[in-house]
Amino acid sequence: MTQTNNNMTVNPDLAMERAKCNFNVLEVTHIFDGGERNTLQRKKIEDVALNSGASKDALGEEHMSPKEKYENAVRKSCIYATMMKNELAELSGLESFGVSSPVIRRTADAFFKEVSPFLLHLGMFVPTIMGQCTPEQQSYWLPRALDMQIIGTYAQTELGHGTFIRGLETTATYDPETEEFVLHSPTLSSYKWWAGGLGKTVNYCIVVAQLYTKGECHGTHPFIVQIRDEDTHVPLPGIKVGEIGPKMGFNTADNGFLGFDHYRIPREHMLMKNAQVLKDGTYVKVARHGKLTYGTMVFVRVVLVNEVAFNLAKASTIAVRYSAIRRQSKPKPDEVEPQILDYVTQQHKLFIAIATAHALQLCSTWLWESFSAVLAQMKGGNTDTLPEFHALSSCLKAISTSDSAHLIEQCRHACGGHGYMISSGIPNLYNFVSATRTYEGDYTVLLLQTARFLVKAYEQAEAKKPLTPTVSYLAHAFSGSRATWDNSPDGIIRSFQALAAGKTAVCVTNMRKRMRAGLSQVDAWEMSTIQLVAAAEAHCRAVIADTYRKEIVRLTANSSPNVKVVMDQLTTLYLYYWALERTGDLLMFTSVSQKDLVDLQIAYEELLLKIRPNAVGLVDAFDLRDELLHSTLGSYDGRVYERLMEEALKSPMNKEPVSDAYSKYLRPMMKGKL
Ligand SMILES: CCCCCCCC/C=C\CCCCCCCCCCCCC/C=C/C(=O)SCCNC(=O)CCNC(=O)[C@H](O)C(C)(C)COP(=O)(O)OP(=O)(O)OC[C@H]1O[C@@H](n2cnc3c(N)ncnc32)[C@H](O)[C@@H]1OP(=O)(O)O
Ligand SMILES: Cc1cc2nc3c(=O)[nH]c(=O)nc-3n(C[C@H](O)[C@H](O)[C@H](O)COP(=O)(O)OP(=O)(O)OC[C@H]3O[C@@H](n4cnc5c(N)ncnc54)[C@H](O)[C@@H]3O)c2cc1C
Repeated sequence: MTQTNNNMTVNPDLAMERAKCNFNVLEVTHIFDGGERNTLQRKKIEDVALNSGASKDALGEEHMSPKEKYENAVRKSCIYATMMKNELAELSGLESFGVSSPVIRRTADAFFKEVSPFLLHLGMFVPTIMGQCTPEQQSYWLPRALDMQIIGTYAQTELGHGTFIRGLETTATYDPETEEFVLHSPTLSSYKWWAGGLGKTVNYCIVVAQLYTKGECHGTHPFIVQIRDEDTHVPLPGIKVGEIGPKMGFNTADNGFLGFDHYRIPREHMLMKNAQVLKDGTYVKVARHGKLTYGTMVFVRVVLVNEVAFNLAKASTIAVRYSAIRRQSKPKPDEVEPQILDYVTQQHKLFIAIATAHALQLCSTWLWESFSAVLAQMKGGNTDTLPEFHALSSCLKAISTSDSAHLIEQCRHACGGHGYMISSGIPNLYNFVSATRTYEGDYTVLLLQTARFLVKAYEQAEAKKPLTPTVSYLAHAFSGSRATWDNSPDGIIRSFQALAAGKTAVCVTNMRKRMRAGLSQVDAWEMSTIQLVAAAEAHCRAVIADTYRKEIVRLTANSSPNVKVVMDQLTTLYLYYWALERTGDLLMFTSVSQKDLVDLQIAYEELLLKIRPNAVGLVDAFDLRDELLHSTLGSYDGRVYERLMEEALKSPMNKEPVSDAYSKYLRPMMKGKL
């Protein structure tokens, strides 16, 4: 049944799929990685980090108790952190390890089926030191944090407030007598809640608190706070800290709670890049823009687009490979059972996941470059591009995390019953990615931030004022006629822009009507929020479609003909899919006819068939090592049934022929002696 390929025994259906693939897989890997150089560097990092076998567990994480799981995750985090400080730092070209390398972050996934308790240290504590400290503060804290002499987290959310940062209750009151801030948690709802690593791992954290000085509140500001002894790790007096308990995912991240009882920290521990408190208690605002203290969140939102693209690539790899080896049903009685990948409905579930992973990956690179440009301008004191970037990063974070979570779940559906096994790898991916829709700004809340920007941009367009690049399409919103439908890629993208413009126009019109009818501006806004969220979503889809298309055209300019074809097919599939998902909107805001939509559906179905022979090649091109997939269903060799059985046999339940539960409960009940 099986055949050997590069010394590996490969399932024959997978081998057949690979033989059928008509494009150069490595070329597509380079596109996904952002160039051949990046692929080579990634592979080197993976070789060093993974070939030693240090990422492997003798017993699967899923069979450990919560305490064992946590301790194992700390053990492996320390191994990985040491690698990052030594051999990996050099390989990734970083002067000091960590913060800018998504490859290092992704490689870490081989070590953790859930997440590392150090994630917040590297993902938010270090970036906050880099983004919110003065140069003097940074020169003190950054080397210690990068060297992991101290480990930190980001404690902003409280029991009572996560979204509404201005509503946080923790106070930091300046005492000029001692030149200290007094941190205090005045209520139960003011307890910090959720910060990753806080429960047991970290000894420092960034605490966001309401700053009071000279009797006046100046709003929320970040402070660096020691919470545990650097030697004994015992919580310091005045600190109440612990772990918050089991969650859907993140169970190796010891998310924690934290309360302060008049806990004192030195004045210098306020992060003073954007605002300062002088020795006498005078408050000095330094930043030109009021929201710069939200900078770490913006950074993580940008990173998350890349993060979810990677996780979606993993889920689609698992589901497509499994669908190639799985045979089920007999539509043609004289033929063998087909691979489930041959069912068009299966292709409909899966190919959009592959295309979305590409779309989000390319958008994330583009977003990162835009972010770097905004940061460079801000260094020169210019914050003009920040509002547009905040609107953009907010909607991309919301839509990328939401789409990825939905599509990962769809990949699970595509794997039938076996997809429900933890060993398939998909449940852990889903649990991780579904949290990204909530944290770092909930989906609805972030889309409403984008909507705020869209409405302002619409009013500018109405007044014939200049528009920023991502909303320049709004200038055409006042032609009075519906956008002309045309099913070319550019035509579909123009239609998506017309939807976003049309929906924004409807929101503005309705809000104005409501205000004329007597509602306040706030109430008129509130009553329109369902439509505002829809407008922001439409805007984001137009941005993703436009960016994906432009980037793929640019990146395949010198590709071989078949790579160009398959990349074009995927992009077109993405556009057709979303046009068909939004037929009602297209009928409202463009000239599309019923016949156009029927034709589009046929074209979409034909496209699925064209992509079908290359499906396994496309997921192979993500080049995800088995160690990263953690999957019985998705491994490169396709030995699915063998792996499922091997994993089942590892279950501690199979250690004894008869369970203790038999003599304790079953037998007495069956014998009528309970
Ligand atoms: C070593 C072992 C292995 C380790 C393995 C790791 C290896 C690592 C290797 C490398 C590391 C690389 C890095 C890896 C990173 C990996 C990923 C990181 C994952 C981290 C996991 C994170 C876990 C979760 C953390 C959190 O959730 S932290 C808490 C986040 N909280 C939020 O996001 C709260 C959301 N709320 C808000 O943002 C705001 O409150 C608000 C909703 C925006 C409203 O704010 P408010 O002040 O009330 O403003 P408004 O009145 O609404 O608006 C006024 C005005 O301001 C504008 N505005 C708002 N925000 C911003 C902004 N951010 N920037 C600019 N402008 C902003 C807004 O638009 C308004 O403008 P206008 O008045 O002009 O309309
Ligand atoms: C796994 C995980 C890890 C986390 N890690 C950290 C961490 O390390 N550090 C940290 O500080 N925080 C962390 N968080 C907290 C996270 O940032 C918050 O949970 C998140 O920002 C959402 O805030 P909330 O929980 O207050 O939700 P809420 O704001 O209470 O949201 C509940 C519902 O109300 C809706 N809603 C709220 N406000 C509005 C509004 N204005 N308009 C319309 N609808 C609204 C939301 O859309 C949502 O549906 C983590 C959370 C999770 C799940």
